[in-house]
Amino acid sequence: MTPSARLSSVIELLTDVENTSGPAEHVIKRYFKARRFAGSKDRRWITEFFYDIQRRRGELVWLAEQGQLAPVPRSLALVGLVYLAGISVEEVESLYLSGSYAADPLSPEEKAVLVSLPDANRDAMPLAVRGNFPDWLMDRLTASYGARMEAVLQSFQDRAPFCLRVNTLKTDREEVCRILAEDGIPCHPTEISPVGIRIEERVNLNSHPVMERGLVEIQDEAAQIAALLADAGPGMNVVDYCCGAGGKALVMAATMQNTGLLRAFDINPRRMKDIAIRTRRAAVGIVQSLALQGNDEDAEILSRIEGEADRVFVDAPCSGSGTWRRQPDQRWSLTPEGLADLVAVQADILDTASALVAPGGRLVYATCSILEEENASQIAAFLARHPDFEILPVSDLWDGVGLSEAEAGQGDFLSLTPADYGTDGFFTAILQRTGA
Ligand SMILES: C[S@@+](CC[C@H](N)C(=O)[O-])C[C@H]1O[C@@H](n2cnc3c(N)ncnc32)[C@H](O)[C@@H]1O
Repeated sequence: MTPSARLSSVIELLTDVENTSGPAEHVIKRYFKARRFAGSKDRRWITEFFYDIQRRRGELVWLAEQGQLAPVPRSLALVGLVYLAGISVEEVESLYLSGSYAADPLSPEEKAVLVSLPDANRDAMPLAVRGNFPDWLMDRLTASYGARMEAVLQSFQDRAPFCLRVNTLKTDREEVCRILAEDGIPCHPTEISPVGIRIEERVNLNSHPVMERGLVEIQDEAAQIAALLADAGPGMNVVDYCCGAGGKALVMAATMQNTGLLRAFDINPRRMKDIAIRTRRAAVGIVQSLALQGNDEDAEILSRIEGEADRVFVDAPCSGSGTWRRQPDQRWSLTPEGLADLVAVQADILDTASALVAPGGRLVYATCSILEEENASQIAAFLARHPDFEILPVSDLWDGVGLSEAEAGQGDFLSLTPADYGTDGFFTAILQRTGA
C-alpha cells in the first residue's frame, strides 16, 4: 500500500471505531479481514498509528480545536502525522495526500494548524489533555493519586511491555530465557513476579516452541502477581469465579502443583473456549470449567459447593482502566453510567462468590482498574455487608508467595499503576473468612 492509502485506512478505521460499540481490536480484525490485500507491514503501520492516535487523542483533539478544526478522524490523523510521527507538512502533502487512494488535499485551515504544530506548547494544555485521560475522571484520580497524578497519567502514554509467565509445572525461568536468547529474542526476568519474563521488543511467539510446548503463557506481570497472591497451595479446593480464558487459573494450577481441585466459572462461554487447549498445553489436569447461565440453575449448582473453597478468586469485570496503554480506545468510551453499572455487577459477583468460601478460606478480589470505586471502595462496601470477612494485608503474604520489591507489596492491598514498575494498573484485595 502507498503511504496515502495507509493514511486513508487509518481515517476509515478511526471512523469505524467511533461508529461501533465494542473494543477497537474487533473492529480492526474485521477491517483487515475484508481487505486481504493489506500486507503485514501495512497492517502493522496502520494499527500502530491508529493506536498512537487513540493513546494521545486528548492532545490531538485539543490541538485540532485550538486551530478551529472539528476533531473528526481526518483532523486527528493529519495532526497525528505531524505532532506524533514528526512528519513535515510538505511530506504530508506530497506522500500522504497524493496519488491513488489519497484523502482530499489539505484545506488552508488544516495547513495552518499543521504548520503551527511544532510550536505547540504542552504546558498550556490542561492536565486531562496532556495526560490524555477523560476529563470526568480527573477529580477521582486526583483524590487517589494526589501529587503522583501527572506521573501516573504519563505512564499510560507508553506502549505496554510484552510479558510472559513461565509454567513452573514444565520448566523454569532460566531455561526459557536461554531458549529465547538462542533465538535472538532478548529478554529479562520481571522485577516482582518470580515467574515472569519481559521482552522489550514486540515479537510474535504464537507458533514459537516455548508457546507450543506450554512452557509459557502471555500474561502481564501485574496479573501474575495478583494470581500468586491467592497463595493457592497443593491439594486445595479453589474456585476461579470469573475465569475468562483461564489466565489466572493456570497460575494457580501451577502453585497448586497440579493437585487438588480448581473449578473455573464464567458467565461467557465464548471467553472460556480456549481453557481446554491451554490447560492441555500446560499439562494441567485439575481444572473443571463450567459456564454459568445467569439464571436459577446457577444458584442450584453453587449452593452445592457453598462454604467449601479454600480460595475463591474473583477477577471481576471492570473498566479495564489499568490496561488503557494496551486498549487506549477504551479510555474514551467509558462513561460515568457505564462505570456505575460495573460497580454494581462487581458487588453482585462478590456477594455470590463469597458464599463459596470455607471458614478460614480466602476471597481474592482483583481488577485491572485504577479507579477507587472499583477497588478499595468496593471492598469497604463488601466488608460492611459481610462482617464475617476481614482484610488479610498483602504485605503479610508478599514474601511468602515469592514476590520481590517489598515496596510494591506494602499495605492492605496491591495497587499498581504503570508508573510504579511498568506493569498494567492492577488492584488486589485478600479477604479471609472468619470462623475456621
Ligand atoms: C477480567 S475478565 C477475567 C479474565 C480471566 N480471569 C483471565 O485471567 O484470563 C472478567 C470475566 O468476568 C466474566 N463475568 C462477567 N460477569 C460475570 C458473572 N456475573 N459471573 C461470572 N463471570 C462473569 C466475564 O465474562 C469475563 O470473562
